[in-house]
This record gives sequence, C-alpha cells and structure tokens, in this order.
Amino acid sequence: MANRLIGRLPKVGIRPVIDGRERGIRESLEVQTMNMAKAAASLIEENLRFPGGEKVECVISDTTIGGVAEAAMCADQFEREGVAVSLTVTPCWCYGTEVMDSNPSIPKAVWGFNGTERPGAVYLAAALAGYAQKGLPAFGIYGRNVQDAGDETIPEDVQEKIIRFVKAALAAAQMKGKSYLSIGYTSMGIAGSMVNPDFFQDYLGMRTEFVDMVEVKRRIDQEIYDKEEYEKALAWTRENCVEGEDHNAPEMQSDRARKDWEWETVVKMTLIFRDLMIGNPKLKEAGFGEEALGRNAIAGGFQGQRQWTDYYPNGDFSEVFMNTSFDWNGIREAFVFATENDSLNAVPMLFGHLLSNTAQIFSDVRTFWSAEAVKRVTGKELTGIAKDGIIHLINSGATTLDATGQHLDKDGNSVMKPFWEIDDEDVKRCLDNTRFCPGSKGYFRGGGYSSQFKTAGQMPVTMSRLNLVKGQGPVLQIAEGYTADIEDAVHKVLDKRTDPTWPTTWFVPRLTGKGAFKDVYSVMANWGANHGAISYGHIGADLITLASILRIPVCMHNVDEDKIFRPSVWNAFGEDKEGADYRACQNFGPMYK
Ligand SMILES: C[C@H](O)[C@@H](O)[C@@H](O)C(=O)CO
Ligand SMILES: [Mn+2]
Repeated sequence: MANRLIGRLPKVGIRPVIDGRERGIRESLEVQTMNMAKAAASLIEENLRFPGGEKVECVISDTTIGGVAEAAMCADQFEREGVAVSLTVTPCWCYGTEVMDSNPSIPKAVWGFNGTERPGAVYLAAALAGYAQKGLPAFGIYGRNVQDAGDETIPEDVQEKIIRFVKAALAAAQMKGKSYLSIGYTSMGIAGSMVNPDFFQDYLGMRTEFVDMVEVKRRIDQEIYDKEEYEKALAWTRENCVEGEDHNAPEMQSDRARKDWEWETVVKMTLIFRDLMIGNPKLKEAGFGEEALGRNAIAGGFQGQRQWTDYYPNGDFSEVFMNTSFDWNGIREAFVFATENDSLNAVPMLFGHLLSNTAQIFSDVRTFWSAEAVKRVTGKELTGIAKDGIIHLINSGATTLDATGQHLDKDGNSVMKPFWEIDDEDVKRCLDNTRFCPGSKGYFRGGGYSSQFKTAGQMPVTMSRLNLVKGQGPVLQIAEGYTADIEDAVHKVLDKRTDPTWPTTWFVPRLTGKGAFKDVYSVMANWGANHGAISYGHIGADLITLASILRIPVCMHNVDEDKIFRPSVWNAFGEDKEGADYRACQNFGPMYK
C-alpha cells in the first residue's frame, strides 16, 4: 500500500529526435529512432518503481521530432500526459536547438547513439552546447564503445546513466508541490528544526505547513481519530511491541496505570501524526471534513522536546512506526518523519526514500569510538571492518524497525527491503528484536516508550545530511559505508554509556585516505550537524545526481569519480569536480526560484 498523496505520479517523456530532411534521410531513420525510444522506455519501465510500489510509466512522443513544430507538439503532449522528466534520444544528426526541449522546469538528458554511419554522438555535443548556451542544464549520455547502426541494445554504461538520471529526476518531480509538515517548531535550539520555508520552496518546490503541537492534544482529547483503527492498533501494539526494562530510578518510574495510559497515548499520537500528514477519509465520516484532508505531506517531523515531552509521552513510538514499513494495518510504504522536527535531516531522508524505495534511519551522529578507546573501556579489540574505529549512530529513542537488520535475503543476509518485498517473517523478526523501554524520565518527564535494538548484519548504507549555510545556501554531505555488527560484550558496554533504551547502529564509512575520509575520526569530525539520515545501499552517486538537478552543491563525499554524473555543463566550471559543482550550482541557482 502506498501513501495517499494528492497529485498524479510523474511520467518520463521520451523524445526521439531526427534529421528533418525528407526524401531519403528522415525516412531511413524513422524506425531506428523510434526503436531507440522504445528501448529506453522498456529499460526504464522494467527497472524503476516508485516508493509506493507503482511502476514508472514512460510517454513516447507521438512522432519523431525533426524541427521546432514537432518539438512544440511533443511539449504539448507531454504537458497533457503529466511528463516531468525528459529524455531525448537519437541515432543521428539533428538540428541542435531546433529540436531541443526548452522547458526550464523539467530535468533533461540526451542520449546520442555512439555510431558513425549516422552521428548521434555529434548531435549530442551540438545539443549540449545549445543547452549550455541557453542556461538549461542537461545530462549527456553516450556509450564508450561504438555500436553498429543495426544494434538495438543499450550498452551497460548507457543503461546505468539513463537509470541514474531518471531515478534522480523522478525524485525531484515527486517532491515538487508536496509539503513538509512541521508539528511544533524548534526543538532544543536545533537549527534544522527552525524550518526554513524559503529553502523548501526555492530548492525543492515544496510547501511548508506548520501545526502547533496543541493540535495533537486537541485530537486526543476530542477523539478526532478513527476509533475503530485505534482499538485495532492498541490491541496489535499490546501483542507485538514488547515493553522493555525500565531503566529509571525506582522513584522516577511510572506506575502501571500511568504506563498503560502512556501506551494508549502514543498509539493515538501515531494515528494523529499520520492523519495530519496525509488525511484520513474516516474523519470525514465522523464529521471532521477539514481534518480528513491532511496536509499532502511527503515528509514531516515532530518537535517533541521539550514542551510536549516535559508534559506528555514522547514521540519515539510514533516516530518508529511512521518510519517503519509496517504497522497494525500490515506491510506498507514507510513515511519520512524526523525526530526533533529536524527538517534538514528529513530532506536527505526523503532523498534516500525516493531514490532507494526503502525506509530511512534517523540518528544522532553521536560518538566516534577509536579502537584505542574501545580497548580502554572494554578490554577488547575491534575486529573486521570495525578495526579502525566506529561511529555510534543512536537516536534518542526512535528509529525505523527496518533498521534492525532483520529483513533477510534468500541467503540469510541482513538487508532493508522495499515494502513490497518484505514478508511476515521479516516483520516478526524486526518486532522480536526490539524492546520498547519506558523513556528516560530525566530527559522525558512525560514518559513514553523508546525503541531499543542493535542493528544486525553488515549492510551497505549511505549516510547523508543537508546543512544550510548563511551566504552559501544548502550543501549536502554524503558518506557511504557499512553497518558493523559489534560483538555483544563490546556493544553493551559502549551502549550503556549513552542510553541503553535507544536504538543503535554501528557505522563504518568507506575510507579513501584523503580529506574528510582520511580515517573514521575525520568523517565524524567533518559532519555538519548532530544528525544523519541513513539509507540502505550505496546511493551516493544517485544523491550527487539529484543534488545537481536541485542545484545543491555536495561538500563531502566518498563516491568514485567514475560514478559521478551531473549535467554536462558542470564541466565548463573547471576540472576539479567539487569546486565546479559549487560554481555551477551558484550560476544556475535553485530550480524553483
Ligand atoms: C534526549 C536528548 O535530549 C536527545 O534528544 C539529544 O541528545 C539529541 O538527540 C540531540 O539531537
Ligand atoms: Mn537528536
């Protein structure tokens, strides 16, 4: 089941462009050109899905495009059909700017067939020069190896670039027009929770919606939620979410009656957060038409600390199930929902969700543990991938249960699956390996339940973070690496020093020996904020492509240079890729300004 957002899913438009000279040339190229478009459409449709599970759809221009009139007809057709991403394909020479896609708000790429009977790649170069001159950044794609004219296969290097571009462009298109929902506002002076509407509007094309936390209390008190669902949710929670040890001093512990009330309250809070984000038709039946509509939020966050948590149960349980790919209704798409309303962590979580189709981890980037420090406090050596030190990713009580590492592939390895691949056994293991401990009363006077687990397995993950810098604007940082399964004896000692009721993921970035990736310590030392968004898989290259579409420069990454794919005009800003990225982003400015 996908989350119910308003607006149709974006489509990918394929533009077969052609040499317009009739009486021989054009006719000889019609079939080959159209076939390239069809091959690209099949590649995309067979490989890509939305995070809601729907298949990506392509629209091929009704005719090949030999000149400006046909380019306009195609633009018209694409607008009618909801195209938000444009891929131009051709095997031959065409008239550069005459056949171009001139819509500035649609991300674009051009694939020029690398043959020599007809010069598709030379058209590509001419087209890219035109796009650069007109200030319309476009991605250029052509294969490394020359193909024969009759070869209808798409070489692997071309496939990789088409998929990377389309995936990132669709991510940008899905965000556009949706909302970030801020429930409450700034948490404990965290700058990322001073939600910046200008950033969301200019760079992501998104709205920002603000709802005071008292609205949650109103809905609890006035029972504005689906009461039938609430009963079902509470029963499921009682059966499946095991209450963990109370680590509070005895005099601080809540009594059983209060604890039961806290369970009821956190379940209600979860229904209310979701309804605030995407609405709920059941509320209309109960006479709450306005509340039933929701805020069309593709991402959101809950301030929690401190006003709410000083008085009421914390948001941990609710944040867990918002971000998890299942709940009492079964297996479904995870939401993107930030702890402490840190919207600048919600954004990379949203990027990760849209690029990988999986649930996202929200964490404090808490502690660098060197091998020496671990030896000192535990008497033990770190081994395996952890041998050079580890970063403690731990959130103050909430993290997606998909991060338990309890989804297993067919060989029994820990993975994080898109929801449509998750089975009931995966769900059961996630729940069995989690305890919901009464929240630490020193921090959370109102109680609540924090999720406690240790991420199992060695999973490839990518940590990212967006920061806003006055005068510069947004910058993105990316660290690919692995989760490390630390032996229990060591884990327990380290975990206890923080808060034993919280979820832990041990992270080891992939080192390059240079700059921010010189060693594990440097990665933590270069992190720009207290939080990180962690996504399953190595998606750094996809994040870089997406950031370039949105004109957000990347200030730190450990992605192989060969995988970096940005609009070709970025090359005009210098040979050093990172510096060029800053200059290009600055020159073109945000997508929606
Ligand atoms: C409970 C604490 O206030 C935590 O929430 C705090 O350490 C943070 O998570 C800061 O990001
Ligand atoms: Mn935090």
